[in-house]
Amino acid sequence: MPSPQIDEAELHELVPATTVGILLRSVTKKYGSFTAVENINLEIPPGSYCCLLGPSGCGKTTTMRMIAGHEDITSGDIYIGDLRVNDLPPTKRSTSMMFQSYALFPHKTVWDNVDFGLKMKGISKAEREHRVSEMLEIVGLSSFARRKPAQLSGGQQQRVALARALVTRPQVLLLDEPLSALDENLRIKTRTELRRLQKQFGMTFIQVTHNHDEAYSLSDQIVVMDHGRIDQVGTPQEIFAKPISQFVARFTGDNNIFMGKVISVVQNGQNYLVQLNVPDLGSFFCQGDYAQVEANAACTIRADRVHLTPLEVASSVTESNHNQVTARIVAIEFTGYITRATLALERTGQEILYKARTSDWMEQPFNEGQVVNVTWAAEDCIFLSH
Ligand SMILES: Nc1ncnc2c1ncn2[C@@H]1O[C@H](COP(=O)(O)OP(=O)(O)OP(=O)(O)O)[C@@H](O)[C@H]1O
Repeated sequence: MPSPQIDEAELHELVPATTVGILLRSVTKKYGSFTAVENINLEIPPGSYCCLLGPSGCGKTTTMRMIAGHEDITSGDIYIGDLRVNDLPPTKRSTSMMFQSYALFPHKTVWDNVDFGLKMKGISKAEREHRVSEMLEIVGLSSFARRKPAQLSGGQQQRVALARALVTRPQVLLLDEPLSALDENLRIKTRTELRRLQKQFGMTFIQVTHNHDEAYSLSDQIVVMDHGRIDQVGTPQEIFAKPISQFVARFTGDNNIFMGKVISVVQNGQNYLVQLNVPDLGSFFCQGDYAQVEANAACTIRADRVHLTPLEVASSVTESNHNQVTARIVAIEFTGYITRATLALERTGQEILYKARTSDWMEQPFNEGQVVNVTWAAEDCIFLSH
């Protein structure tokens, strides 16, 4: 998608006059006796890029559809800016939704697809022509205006859908898995463009995705959902570095999780040093905000914070490191910049994942079948209370 040729003054015309945030207060959605979204509270700051992230069926799309007004809410309140929108139809909410399937009209040209929403709003022909032409320029499709959707690539169709959603100047753009139909290369390129457009327009974007890489690269705010509830809200850096639950740790990255029982908690500066007894593996030390002795809990260590050492040099390493296990390397996978190794713990068979930059791996490569010491520092290991 080429960079737009629009100057600052023209852009002011394209951007809505105000940027608004979203507030969800105790929002629940039930389908009969089934609760799809349960009592969620969420504040999305004005002008931010927010991703709703979670596995299939966790309630992401339902949440977005309730914000758009395509789904009634069972209880609670939704505010767009200062306006309580519970009873407003979608057309009165200053939102625009871009669907996963793009939902383009197959028999209309690119121009007419983008023009459609403006026509429905009764905007004059001259104004419509001005806006459609500007928007097609922004998404780099001016020369495709007379084509029909079937004559476009997937990426171009995606840009038509985006142009159609943006042309009505919504205050909030809602995107339902907008990149899922694109191939890997185009997906990465397009997400950069989406982020650029969002920054340029300064409007609030809310996107549904089940892909954590996508959420990390796009968002100011990530909302991790599970079974109709919000598990964690945070910046990509917070979610990556400090997941708060086993679910978030599993869903958002290559984290190794150990379950056990808390046997001691010692204050350590702002945090607590937690000692967890993991059956058959012994004591692991980790960092937590709070932990209760005797509680069943878990800890997580990222695949890139694990260290491997040959068995014969292990003793010197372990003195300064509380956590150590022995494991056999069962698979090594070269993925370009990163090399991944899967190991099986000698005592329990639990699999753990190790990731290193390939250049580091090359300095001390290990072999499949080799038994090694696996160590990690307590400060890299995060306590998970649930
Ligand atoms: N109209 C409906 N009637 C009954 N149940 C529904 C309806 N729409 C959604 N659900 C259920 O609500 C739950 C949440 O659905 P939702 O579409 O919000 O999930 P999602 O997280 O967006 O999943 P996906 O990533 O697969 O789209 C699912 O269990 C789904 O089956």
